[in-house]
This record gives sequence, structure tokens and C-alpha cells, in this order.
Amino acid sequence: MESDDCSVKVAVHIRPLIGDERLQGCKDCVTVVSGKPQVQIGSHSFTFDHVYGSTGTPSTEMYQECAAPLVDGLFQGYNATVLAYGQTGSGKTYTMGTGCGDTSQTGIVPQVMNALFTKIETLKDQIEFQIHVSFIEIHKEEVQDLLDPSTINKSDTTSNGKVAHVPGKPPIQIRESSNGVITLAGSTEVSVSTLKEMAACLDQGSVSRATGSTNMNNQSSRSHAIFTITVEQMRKINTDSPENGTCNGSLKEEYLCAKLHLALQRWLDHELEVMVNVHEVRHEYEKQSHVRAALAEELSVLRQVDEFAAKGLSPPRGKNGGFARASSLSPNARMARISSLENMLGISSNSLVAMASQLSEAEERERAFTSRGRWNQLRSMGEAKNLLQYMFNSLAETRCQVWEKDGTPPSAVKHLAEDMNNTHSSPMTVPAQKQLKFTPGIANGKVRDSAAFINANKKMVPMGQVSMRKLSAVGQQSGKLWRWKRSHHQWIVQFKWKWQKPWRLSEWIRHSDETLLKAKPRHKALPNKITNKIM
Ligand SMILES: Nc1ncnc2c1ncn2[C@@H]1O[C@H](COP(=O)(O)OP(=O)(O)OP(=O)(O)O)[C@@H](O)[C@H]1O
Repeated sequence: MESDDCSVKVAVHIRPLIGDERLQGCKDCVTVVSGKPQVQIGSHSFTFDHVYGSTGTPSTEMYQECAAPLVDGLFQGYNATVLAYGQTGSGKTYTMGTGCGDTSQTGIVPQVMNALFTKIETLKDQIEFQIHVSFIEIHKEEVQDLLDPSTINKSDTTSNGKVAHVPGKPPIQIRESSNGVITLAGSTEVSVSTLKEMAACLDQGSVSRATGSTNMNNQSSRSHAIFTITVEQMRKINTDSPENGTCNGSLKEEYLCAKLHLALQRWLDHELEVMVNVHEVRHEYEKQSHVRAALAEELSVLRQVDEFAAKGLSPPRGKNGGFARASSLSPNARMARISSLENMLGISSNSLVAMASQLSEAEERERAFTSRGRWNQLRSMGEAKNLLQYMFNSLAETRCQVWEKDGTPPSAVKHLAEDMNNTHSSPMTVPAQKQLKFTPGIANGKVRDSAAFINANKKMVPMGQVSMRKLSAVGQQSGKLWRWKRSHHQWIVQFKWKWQKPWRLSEWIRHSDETLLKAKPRHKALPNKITNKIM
């Protein structure tokens, strides 16, 4: 933790005694070791990266030291999470500044939002930003959407001013896609463009949170809450934005193309979520069913052995290894194992019931998509990426044909290619390379290897002609369901970085452009089906 390279920093925020505690005559039990980020409780010392409050660093410096670097990192392509952890009443809501009170300006989250929009203001001429927020809570092991408009509109206000959730609304599912991305399927993502709009989402979600009182906190938020800010950036081609109508037609076309790519990627993400989920849930369900069957069998053997023992008989030998193993246990060990198996089976039953309902929901959604042709053949994120790559290549080829028809590529396009090259040396707009993953393509090999693009022997083929076995061999990453583990109260604010996708898209565009500038004209017509899909 002491190394500056460590990506996890831990800070302690010591809150003062509050009214009730003073009335009860409570005394501070934590002291800060002078000049060190260290606290002492009795004879124990604990060292952290920072200590705020009490006689440590003033709390007002917490944002600057802990959260501001994360906001800067966000603009350089990093994801970040701020997590408040502590027992009930320890000050998480206060520190994060999400309560509807006096910390709504000084807490971490409002300060993050301020800094984010201040920075965006300074960059808005070069970069187009799209910002989304989502706000969920995990309450009684269920994930609730705090920004769901239907819940908010139909919700009842309880006597303590809090909004009760609409009963019957299905909780959000947490999933890990096959490429390791955790998603909250179906959570509301609100698009915001101003600080005021984002603050309204935070307020609205905070009001909707489940609350109750605990021995330590009259106004305890009885849930884990996650406020996620997603920032997508699209580098503007030049300051004479096509939207201002000051650039020529080709440049504008390029700009629209880039936007189209982004829209396509988003749409595809959504489609995939449906497909990948069914596959993953089914796989997990089957695995869990087998585990459960094995546990049930072991329990039955142990009970039989117990019955035999109670009658003073020895259990049948040689039936299977299970009887021998069970008989070798002492009566106490057998009892302990029986009780732990009963427990495990109880838990497993519950989770199987939940998974069965997830599975039937997912299958239902899958059925709703059956009329959508080739998308239903996709079984993993890898396959989808490959298909997407194929579509981008097709799009690039269309552009190639347009240019061939019009003669040499317009100079604006050359500038665009240079411009996109230059983005790789600009620290402000280039994401961390390490976040990028590359998947080999089905039709043309790697995108980077776009010699295929000019090699007529390696023709691109419509998806319908590509064997699904080949597809699955390429995109073979099996997914897992991500399980939420119960832990202490937590408060998380998350920043997700989505620059990766537009960046990759611009990489593809750039690459196609470079190829076009070098390549000889091709006369191969494009598969209409794919072109239509894109347009
Ligand atoms: N640094 C602080 N200075 C003054 N008062 C504070 C501070 N931190 C917390 N408090 C007060 O302590 C009480 C409990 O804080 P808070 O509700 O933030 O706790 P919590 O950890 O979010 O609790 P829960 O997990 O039960 O929701 C509140 O009355 C809050 O105003």
C-alpha cells in the first residue's frame, strides 16, 4: 500500500462524535499519530495512505488528494472506483455527499461531478462527450434501479418521505460477459449533458434509496448503492465541426460514418447481451444442478449410514465408495457433515430457483429476438466482435468504392487519416493501450493485418456463408455469472471508461483510410445484405 504504483489507496475518515453519542457520554477512542497517516486504537496502530478528520488532515483536502487524480485519470482512459466502507453510522453517506443535507456540496460525489463538468467545458471544442449515469442499490440481496422512471412515477411516498419500490418489479441482474465486463442488465442509463442534470439524477436516486434505523444510525441507508458515471469521448475531427456546416461534404461524411460506427456498436452490445446471457445462464444452471445432485446423493448416503448405525447394523459394503467413506466418519463428523450438507442444499435450492427464473426470462428475451436473423447465431462476445469487425471492413470497402467512383480520395480524407494518426501521440485523447483487447477476425484475419483488405484472394464473405464452427472456434470464451457476495455496508461511485470503443472504431477507420490511400482500386461488389445492415 505504500508504493505509489499501487492502484488501490486506502484513506480513513474519522468522524466526530454526533449528538446522541455525546448525550450518552461516549468518548473518542481513535487517536491520530501526529505527522503520520496512522491511527491508534488502544495498543493497536493502523497505517493508511491518508487519515482525515480528528487531528489528522482536514477533511476538506480529501477530495483533492484522493478523488481528483481519479477524475484526471478518467480523461486519460482509466476507470476508477471510490468505495466507502464501514459499519452503519460511520459516515459513508456523509463522506460521499449523497445524503440530502449539508454535504450535498462538500461530499466526494458532488465534487467529482463539478470537476468533471469543469474539465469537459475546457475540452468541449476538441472532444464530443456523451455522459450517462446509472444509480442502483443492492438491498436484501436484490439490485434495484434507483433511476427507473416507472418506479419513480408509480412509487409511493412513505411516512418518512422515502420512496417505496413498486412491488413486483424484477430486480436487475448482474452479469459478467464472456470478455470479463460486468454489466447490470436492464439498469436505466440516463443521458446527461449538464451538471444540473447529473445532480438531479443523484438527488432523485438518493431519495429513492431504502432507509431504516439501526442502533447506530437513525437514518441508515439499508443498502449498498452504486452511482456510475460513464463518459464516452469522440474526438472532433477539427474545430470547424461538420455540425457547424463549415467543412466539405466528404469530411462531413467521415464524421457521420464515425458516429454511425458508434451507434452500431451500441446497438450490437445490446443485442449481444441477450444472446450471451442465455448461453451463460443455461451453462451455469446446468453446472449448479449437477453440483446439487452430487450433494443430495452424499446426504442420502450419510443419512442411511446414520440409520444403520442407530440400529447397530453396519451399512451395506461395496454398493459404492460413498458408503465406505461415510462409514469411516465418526458419528460427530457425520452429524456435522449432514448439517452442513443440509445447509448447502438449502442455499443451492434458492439459487437454483433464482437461476431457473433468470433462465426462463433470458429464454423469453431470446425468443423475442428470433426474427432477427444472424444475430441469433452469435453465442459469445468474441463471435460478435468478429462480426462487427467484418461489418466495419465492409463499411470501409463501401467508402473505398465511393472514392474510386469520385476519383482520388479528397484531401480532407487524407487530413483525416493524418489527424487520426496524430491522436495516438496526444496524451489527452489517447486511452491507455493496455485496456485494448484484440480479437482475430473471421473473414479477413486481424484488422491490423488489413492486407486482406487489398488482397482479392482473401475475400470477405457474408456471415451466412461462414461456418458457425469456425466462428465459435474464434470466439471461444466461456462466460461466468458474477455472483454478488455479501459484505459490509459499502458505498461505491464508479467511473466507467468507454473511450476504448470509439477509439477502436477510429483505429479501424484510420486503418481503412491508410489502406485506401495505399491500395489499388478494387472492383469487388459488397454483399448487399451487410451494407444494408450498416446503413
Ligand atoms: N465527518 C462528519 N462530520 C460530522 N458529522 C458526520 C460526519 N460523518 C458522519 N456524520 C454524521 O453521522 C451520522 C451517520 O452518518 P452516515 O449516515 O453518513 O453513516 P453511514 O455510514 O452512511 O450509515 P449507514 O450505513 O447506516 O447508512 C449522520 O448523522 C451524519 O450527519
